[in-house]
Amino acid sequence: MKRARFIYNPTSGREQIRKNLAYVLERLEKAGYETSAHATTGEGCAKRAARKAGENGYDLVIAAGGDGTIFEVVNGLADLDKRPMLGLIPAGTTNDFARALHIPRDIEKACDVLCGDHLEPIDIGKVDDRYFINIAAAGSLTELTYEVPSKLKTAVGQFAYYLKGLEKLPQVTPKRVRIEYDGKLFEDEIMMFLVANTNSVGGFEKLAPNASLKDGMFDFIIVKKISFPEFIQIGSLALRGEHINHPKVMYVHANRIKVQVEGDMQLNLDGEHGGALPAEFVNMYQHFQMLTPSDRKSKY
Ligand SMILES: Nc1ncnc2c1ncn2[C@@H]1O[C@H](COP(=O)(O)OP(=O)(O)OP(=O)(O)O)[C@@H](O)[C@H]1O
Repeated sequence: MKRARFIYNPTSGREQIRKNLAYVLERLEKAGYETSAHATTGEGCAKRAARKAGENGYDLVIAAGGDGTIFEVVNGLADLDKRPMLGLIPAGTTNDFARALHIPRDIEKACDVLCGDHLEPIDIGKVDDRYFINIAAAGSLTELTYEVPSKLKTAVGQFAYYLKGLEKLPQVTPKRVRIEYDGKLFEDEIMMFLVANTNSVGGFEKLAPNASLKDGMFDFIIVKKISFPEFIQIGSLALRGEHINHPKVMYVHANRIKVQVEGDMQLNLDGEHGGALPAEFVNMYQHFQMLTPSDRKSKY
């Protein structure tokens, strides 16, 4: 019999998973999985639970929560030689990864996907010895994601990030970097850079408009040194995916990217602290098999 491990964050988003736990488990049992559930208790818990499930030979590991929970589950499993299939129930504030994969937010519909048999290979990013699913970013503006309190996220969702972004804008300063990407070199002062695995980042669906989750490549975006009005201009272009044509924005595809910086620049991995630069980013081609909707038109 197939075995599924359901790893959920009872506090993520608006606490929907906890209320629907019995329903989800019943659906998985009916689909033929012998299922067990694990509620996370805090930082690192989803990672440890996923690792254990992988080592114990589970066929399917499901992450239920926000991007932070999926991030941990992927980090728990990515080093294993034999990796289980991945499933996902989006229940966080932003759910970028689920949106990129068109996995519905509605729990019943998300269960339809889990109980189906449509598997897709997906890439993940690796930076030194850690992994990311959506994005690695650095530069003053990216640091705002740490500063949005959890309570505020639950109450007002994505809007909380935008409020914080506006508040931080005047403090953003450029940094000089040396970047090697797929045999090419870039040296200049920059405001920030993004190494994106999915097209949907921070709730902006068109931030990395051409990102594919299974081509083995990152969408790599650099925002060069710019003025405050240019920042506002690029921000509003980003809502329509048109920022990539701005003269102060560099946009390329790359599989391997090495970044060195003068002074201190902190890395953000999928919205969490990722330590200080320098760092090397590698795209891990089709590293997981993921249960996704067979109908790509299905609504997130
Ligand atoms: N029982 C718990 N109580 C408090 N925090 C928890 C618990 N379980 C996990 N966490 C923390 O929740 C964070 C992950 O949150 P998650 O991404 O699932 O939801 P979210 O913050 O609502 O969504 P998003 O990441 O999309 O903003 C991790 O930092 C983890 O340490």
